[in-house]
Amino acid sequence: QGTDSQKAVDERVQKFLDENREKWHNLNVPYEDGKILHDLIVDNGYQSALEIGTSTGHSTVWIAWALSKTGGKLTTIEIDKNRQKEAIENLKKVGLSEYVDFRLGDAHKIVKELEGPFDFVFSDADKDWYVQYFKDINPKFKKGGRFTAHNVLQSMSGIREYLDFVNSHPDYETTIDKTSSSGIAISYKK
Ligand SMILES: C[S@@+](CC[C@H](N)C(=O)[O-])C[C@H]1O[C@@H](n2cnc3c(N)ncnc32)[C@H](O)[C@@H]1O
Repeated sequence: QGTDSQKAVDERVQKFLDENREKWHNLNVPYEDGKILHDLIVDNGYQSALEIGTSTGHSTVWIAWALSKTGGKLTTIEIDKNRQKEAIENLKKVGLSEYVDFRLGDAHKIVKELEGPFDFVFSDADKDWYVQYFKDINPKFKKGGRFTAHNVLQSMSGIREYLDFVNSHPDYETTIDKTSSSGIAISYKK
């Protein structure tokens, strides 16, 4: 796939995303939310991405597709072996595996060990740990980067604390994309 033209990649990925649009049933983000992540990466030329919560890989496909355009790379973490297996198959099917480093295990531990630096994060695993993930990544997060978190318009445990934390952080400017029905918090590092 390394020799594919970007046009060939784009056509193949778009077809895969369209055909599978209604087929994601493992807590995956909806199509629209994947597109928001993709556009943030492409528009800002981000190249070193981290995803917490791969599941079966819907957002992973969107992020990896964006990185195929910017020349970047994604590290993605999942604790559930079967979901990760499906995600790996999906990325293979769509021809984007070369952009993704899949990590299996507890993100509580793995995030602390990652070297970084990152310029884009998508946080979509256990909401009660959102604040801790943010604290662990912040020293490895580049100025000008965007740290995104899913489900922030939903009343799930941990979300209020997360929004209070990022909204009062002096180094970040946080907005919420409300075109996503779940809500995506986007924290820009100044
Ligand atoms: C909302 S789903 C992710 C959906 C995915 N981003 C997508 O759009 O396709 C959250 C995932 O996080 C995983 N998860 C939860 N706690 C975790 C942890 N501590 N470490 C790694 N993964 C975790 C769950 O197994 C689940 O698959």
